[in-house]
Amino acid sequence: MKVLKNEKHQGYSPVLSQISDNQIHGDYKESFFIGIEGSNDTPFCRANIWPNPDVLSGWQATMEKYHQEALRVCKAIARVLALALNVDGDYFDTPEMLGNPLTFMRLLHYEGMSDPSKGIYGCGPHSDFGMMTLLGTDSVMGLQICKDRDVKPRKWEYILSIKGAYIVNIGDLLERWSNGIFKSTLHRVLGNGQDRYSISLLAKPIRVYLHKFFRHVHFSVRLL
Ligand SMILES: O=C(O)CCC(=O)C(=O)O
Ligand SMILES: [Fe+2]
Repeated sequence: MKVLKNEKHQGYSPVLSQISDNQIHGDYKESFFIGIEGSNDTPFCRANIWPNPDVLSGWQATMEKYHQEALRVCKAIARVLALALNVDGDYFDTPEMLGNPLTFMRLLHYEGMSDPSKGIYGCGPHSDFGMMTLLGTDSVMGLQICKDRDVKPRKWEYILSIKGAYIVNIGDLLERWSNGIFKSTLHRVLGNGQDRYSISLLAKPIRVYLHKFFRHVHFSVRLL
């Protein structure tokens, strides 16, 4: 298949080809991964794989436009998060943070019936590693979150999709940056036999600088 993913995971990944952390079975999802292109100095930035325009005319332009706009939404949310942390609204706009962003966009299609007791999921339990993930879903239920990962047995709650609204997942990086004030959300997707579609856009800086972590830890200690 011409759009099959490359070694940077860009392009198409079939059902069962992705395994979430601590899982044995692959996820019952297929995905199309679109990264950021350009001259940025990171191994993740390279040309995307696109379907033949004769087959899907205008698709690339639509996806690129969506990618750009979704990143704009992430940056707007980052401003609100900064204000909530009592720092300047543009705090996350520096080049070490979202000023020089690396985004991972995935078009996802889930299928099949999940059975958590057998470790069979649309997408196994995980938290996202970036700063935040913007999630647009159709109206088919499937996404669940666990508010406290340390409580056993874990309690999972469905997240309703609201027409015209995004779901915003806090990622591991923001939990670390805010010294735990914002919690990275453990989540998973259960298939109920229906097809389910979603688009996720994970945003993080191109490189994560360690000194920033330390600065944030100090800043967070002051906040607490
Ligand atoms: O499709 C969903 O609702 C969740 C997707 C997800 O967890 C992810 O892309 O990291
Ligand atoms: Fe996720």
